Amino acid sequence: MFVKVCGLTTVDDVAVAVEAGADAIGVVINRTSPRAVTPDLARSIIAAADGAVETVLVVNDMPAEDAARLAGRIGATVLQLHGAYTAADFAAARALFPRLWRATSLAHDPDLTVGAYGEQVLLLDAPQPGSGRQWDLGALADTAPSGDWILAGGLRPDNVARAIAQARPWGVDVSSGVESSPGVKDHGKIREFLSSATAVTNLT
Ligand SMILES: O=C(O)c1ccccc1NCC(=O)[C@H](O)[C@H](O)COP(=O)(O)O
Repeated sequence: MFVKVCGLTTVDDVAVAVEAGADAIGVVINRTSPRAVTPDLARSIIAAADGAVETVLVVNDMPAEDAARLAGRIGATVLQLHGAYTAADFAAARALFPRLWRATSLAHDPDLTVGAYGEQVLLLDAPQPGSGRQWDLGALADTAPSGDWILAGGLRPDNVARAIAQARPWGVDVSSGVESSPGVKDHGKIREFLSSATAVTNLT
């Protein structure tokens, strides 16, 4: 099970996530998120990972080409275009930065084919990213993507195992569920989440 811990806001968060076994960390750069960081802080957080994990720049409110240039500047290994980006946006971004993840939700009536927009990974989230709200996984019964797709939205240490068993994703993503307050990661919860996600992997 591939695990991404998203919305890191301090350099100290990085070592905890990496030591707990995360495969990827995410930094959010946008205008309104409680976990938004500046480009300078994002670069420091990514540098602290020192190549040990994927480092994902997450954006949802800037032009795709600007995001692609920014991903290169801060040293991210992946750009996650979250929400209302078109296939043309993906093509424009890909010309500048090759490794793209597409994040969307069932509520936005997306194309759930992994790679439909040229992305390497599809992330299925709640309608409002970073809200900490779970969505109805039962809706995936007939339409679950196949391939490298990540489940996100309201996952926590106490519900991630059940969500994995139900949705059978390739990976999981968490942000609010490992925080003590919006934008502040709880290091104990990060360890607990990794442990729960890994335990269910070992059972399947
Ligand atoms: O986390 C945010 O605040 C955010 C804001 C704007 C765009 C994307 C954002 N997060 C993207 C993620 O990949 C989150 O980890 C994902 O939405 C799950 O969040 P949560 O439900 O809080 O675990």
